[in-house]
Amino acid sequence: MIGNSIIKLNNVDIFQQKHLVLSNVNLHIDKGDFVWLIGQTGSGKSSLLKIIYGDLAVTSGTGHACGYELSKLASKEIPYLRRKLGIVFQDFQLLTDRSVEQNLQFVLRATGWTDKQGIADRILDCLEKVGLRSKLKKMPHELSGGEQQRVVIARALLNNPEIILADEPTGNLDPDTSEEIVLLLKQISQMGTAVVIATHDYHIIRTFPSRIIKCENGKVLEDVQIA
Ligand SMILES: Nc1ncnc2c1ncn2[C@@H]1O[C@H](COP(=O)(O)OP(=O)(O)OP(=O)(O)O)[C@@H](O)[C@H]1O
Repeated sequence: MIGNSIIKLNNVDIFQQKHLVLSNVNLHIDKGDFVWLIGQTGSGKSSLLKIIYGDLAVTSGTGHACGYELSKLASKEIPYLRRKLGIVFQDFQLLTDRSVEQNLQFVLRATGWTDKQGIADRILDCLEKVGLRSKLKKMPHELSGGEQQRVVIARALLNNPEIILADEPTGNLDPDTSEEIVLLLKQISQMGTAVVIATHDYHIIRTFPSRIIKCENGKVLEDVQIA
């Protein structure tokens, strides 16, 4: 990492198969930044996030994410990059046959945690951060949509990520619950974890004004204003 820089893309072209989705992308995201990512369906928002979390390869230009050089990323390094990134997607993707605690244990064990007490402490710590300590033993179906999304955020926080990438995290939620989730993500960014949220919801952007980047006509535009 260079200084506070967490993501740095310079002149990156982003492809899906052979199709050029975004060209000459320049993007800097620093520690604690809170960034909205907008753009029409199919404009390339998810592709941009995929470049950052190593799901699409950087084949031209240079890219750095959480200290990794994306153009030289070996497939065996991808799990280590992903530990430094918290990923929050629209579909909650909790394992439905396990409790909140077991969902979080699963991720910690899969990322190399072995100490039982350390695992238990970390889970309570992250649930505390999202205000759901009391729901430890609940099954996902016993939680509201907003609570499930909070568990997903707790899960994203487990490995103390440098950045959270959220792809339409409020897409399935009512307006009040959406605001609660964004407020939580905003608070997380104020503690130093950068947050990028892809959304189509301009109302929520107006409620939480911040830097806006936009995918449009094959480019990533900076410092966009919305009407
Ligand atoms: N796996 C894939 N293979 C080939 N093309 C793809 C693939 N995924 C996406 N694309 C294409 O890449 C372009 C950008 O898609 P992307 O999913 O990044 O857009 P988006 O802005 O995230 O859209 P949405 O708002 O609908 O999620 C689209 O033209 C899409 O059809």
